[in-house]
Amino acid sequence: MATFPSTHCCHTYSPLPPSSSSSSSSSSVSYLPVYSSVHGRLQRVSISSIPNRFVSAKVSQQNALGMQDGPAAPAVNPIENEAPFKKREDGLFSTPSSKESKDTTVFNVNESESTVSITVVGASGDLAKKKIFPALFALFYEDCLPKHFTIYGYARSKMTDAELRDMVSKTLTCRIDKRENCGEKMDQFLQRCFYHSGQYDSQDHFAELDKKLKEHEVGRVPNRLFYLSVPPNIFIDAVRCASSSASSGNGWTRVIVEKPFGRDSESSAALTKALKQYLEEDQIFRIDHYLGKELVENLSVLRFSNLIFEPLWSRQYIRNVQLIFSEDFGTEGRGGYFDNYGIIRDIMQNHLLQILALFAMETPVTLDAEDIRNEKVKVLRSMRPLQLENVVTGQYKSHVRGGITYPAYTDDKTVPKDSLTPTFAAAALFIDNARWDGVPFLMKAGKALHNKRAEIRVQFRHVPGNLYRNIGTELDHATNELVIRVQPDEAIVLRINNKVPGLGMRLDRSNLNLHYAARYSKEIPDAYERLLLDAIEGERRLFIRSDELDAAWSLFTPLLKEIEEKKVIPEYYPYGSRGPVGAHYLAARYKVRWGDVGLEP
Ligand SMILES: NC(=O)C1=CN([C@@H]2O[C@H](COP(=O)(O)OP(=O)(O)OC[C@H]3O[C@@H](n4cnc5c(N)ncnc54)[C@H](OP(=O)(O)O)[C@@H]3O)[C@@H](O)[C@H]2O)C=CC1
Ligand SMILES: O=C1O[C@H](COP(=O)(O)O)[C@@H](O)[C@H](O)[C@H]1O
Repeated sequence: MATFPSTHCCHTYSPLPPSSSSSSSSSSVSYLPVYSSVHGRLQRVSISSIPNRFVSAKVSQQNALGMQDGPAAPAVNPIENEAPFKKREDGLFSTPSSKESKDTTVFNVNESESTVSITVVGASGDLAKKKIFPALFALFYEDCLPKHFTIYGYARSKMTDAELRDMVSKTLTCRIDKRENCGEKMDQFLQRCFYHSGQYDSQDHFAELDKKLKEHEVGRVPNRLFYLSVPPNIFIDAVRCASSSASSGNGWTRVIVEKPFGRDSESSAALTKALKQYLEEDQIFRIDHYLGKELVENLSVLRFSNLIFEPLWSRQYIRNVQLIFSEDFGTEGRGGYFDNYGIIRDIMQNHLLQILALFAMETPVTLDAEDIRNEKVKVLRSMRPLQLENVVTGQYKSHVRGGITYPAYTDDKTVPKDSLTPTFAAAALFIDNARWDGVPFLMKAGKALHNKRAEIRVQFRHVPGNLYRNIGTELDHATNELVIRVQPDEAIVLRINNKVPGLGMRLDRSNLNLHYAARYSKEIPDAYERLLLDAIEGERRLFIRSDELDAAWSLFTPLLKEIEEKKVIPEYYPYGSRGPVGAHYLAARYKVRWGDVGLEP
C-alpha cells in the first residue's frame, strides 16, 4: 500500500498589465488578472483524467475571462464533486481504476501519515550539483515538497553531511522575486539533506542507507524516490541494490533514470529488460528534461485550446516544421561521454524527437499520462526510419576570433584525435500518416555554434491567389511562420503580413509576440523542478514509456549503424559558426529555408 504526499504549493503567475508589456507588440489579447500556474493545487488528486494543476488553471482562466460558451465555470475544482476515490479501510482514498501495480498511488487525507525520502545516487556529480539539488531547493522554497521529506546524497566519494551541505549550498539560488527569508529557507533545506557514502553495486551499503532512511521515516508511511544521476553503466547495479536493500516496505518506490537509455535499439531493450527484473514499468521514470520545459509543456495548450491553430495543424496548411537546437559552447568537460554518443543520440533521438511527437500527435482522449503517451507512440510508429541521404553531419574545428583560439572537438583530451563523432547534425524526417503525409520535419542540432537556442518553427503554406502581386509582394516568400522559442527568452511569435500605415499600399512583415518575460513577472521554473515534482506525485505524463523509447530507437538505429559502419566523415565547421553548409542543401532539397537564418526571431 502506498500513500500520496499531499503538497500545497501554489504559484500564481500574474501577467503584467498591458502597458508594461512593451515588447509584446501585439497584445490584442484580453488582460488576465490572475492566472493559476501549473503548480497551483486545490487538492491533490493523482489519477484523474485531468491532473489537478490543469483544472485549477482552467477554472480560474475561464472565470477571469468569461470565456466559456455556457454558464460560468464553477469556482471550485470540479474534481472535488466527482468523488473518484474509494475510501479504504485504513482511512486513505484510492482511485478505483488505478493502473499502478506495486506503486499504487493513493490520495492521503492526512499528510502527516506519509513521508518521502529522495536519494540522489551520484550526488557528488555534475548534474546533481548543477540541477537536482537546486531544483529540490526551489521546490522546497515554493512549498511544493511534501511536509515530511528527507534528501540523501549517495555516492562513493567520502563526505560528511556537513560537507554535502557545503557543496550543495554553493549552487542554491533564490527566486529573484522572492528574496526575503532566503538564507533561512536555505538553512531549513540543508538541515534536511544528508549523505551516505557507498559503492553502487553493494547491497550492504544500500542496506546501511536503508537503515538511515528508516530513522527519518519512523511512524510514517515511507515513500522512496531514487534519482540515478550516474553514468549509464551503473544504472543496473544501482537499481538492483536499491530495490533489494533500500526500497520502501509499505509505501511506493520510484526510480528516475537519466539518459542515455542505451545507444541503440538493442542496448536500450537490454537496459529496459534489466531494469524490469527489479522494477515495474510504472516505477521507472525515464527523464527527458526537455519535456519539463515551459514552452514544450505549452505546446499542447497552444494547439488544443486555441481554435485558430488546431484546424491549421496538418499538411493542408503547414509547409514544413523545423526543430532547432544550438549551443554556443562545445563538449567542454563531457567529451568522454559525448564521444560514445554524438549529437544524434544526445539531442535528436530524445529531446527533439519528443518535441516532434508532442507537436504532431493527434488529440489525446484525455490529459492522462497513458492517453498522451499512446498518441506519441502512434506518431513515432508512423514515421519513416531516417535515411543517410536525409542527414548531414558535422564536427567543429578550431577557430580564432578576436585573438581568442576556440578549440576543435578533437582538442578535448578525453576525445580520440581521429574521432568522427558528429557534434552537429541536420536531418529530414517524415510522418507517413494522413495528417502529415509529405510534410518535411527538419531537425538541426549542434554544439559550438554561434548562439544558444532551442525552438520550433512552423512555416505555413502560401496564400492561394496572390491578390497583392501587382504591388510587388511575393507572398510565397512571405508566408506565415509560428515560432515557439523554447529557450532562451521564451516566446511565441507569429509572423504575419500587414499593411504599412499610410495612404499608400505597401506590405510589411511583423511579429505578434507573446514574450514571456514581458507578459509574466515570475521566473519560469527549471525543467527539473517540474519533473521532480511530477515524479514525487506519481505523474508520468512527462516521462518516457518503454514503448515510446523502442519506437524512438527504431527510427534512429539503422542510421546510426550506417554512419558508424561507413565511417561517415563529418563536415567540419568553425567553432562559433552557423554550422555546415550541407544543412542548407538538405533543406533546399525539400524546398525549405531554415527559419533561424537571417532575420530575427
Ligand atoms: N551533466 C549534465 O549536464 C547531464 C547529465 N545527464 C546524465 O545524468 C547522469 C549523471 O551525469 P553527470 O552528473 O554529468 O555524471 P558524472 O560523470 O559527474 O557522474 C556522477 C557521479 O557518478 C560517479 N561516477 C562517475 N563515473 C563513474 C564510474 N566510471 N564508475 C562509478 N562511478 C562513477 C561519480 O561519483 P563518485 O565517484 O563519488 O561515486 C560522479 O560524481 C548521466 O547519466 C548523464 O548522462 C543528462 C543530461 C545532462
Ligand atoms: O541532455 C542534454 O542537454 C543539454 C542541454 O540542455 P539545456 O537544458 O541546457 O538546453 C546538453 O548540453 C547536453 O549535451 C545533453 O546531454
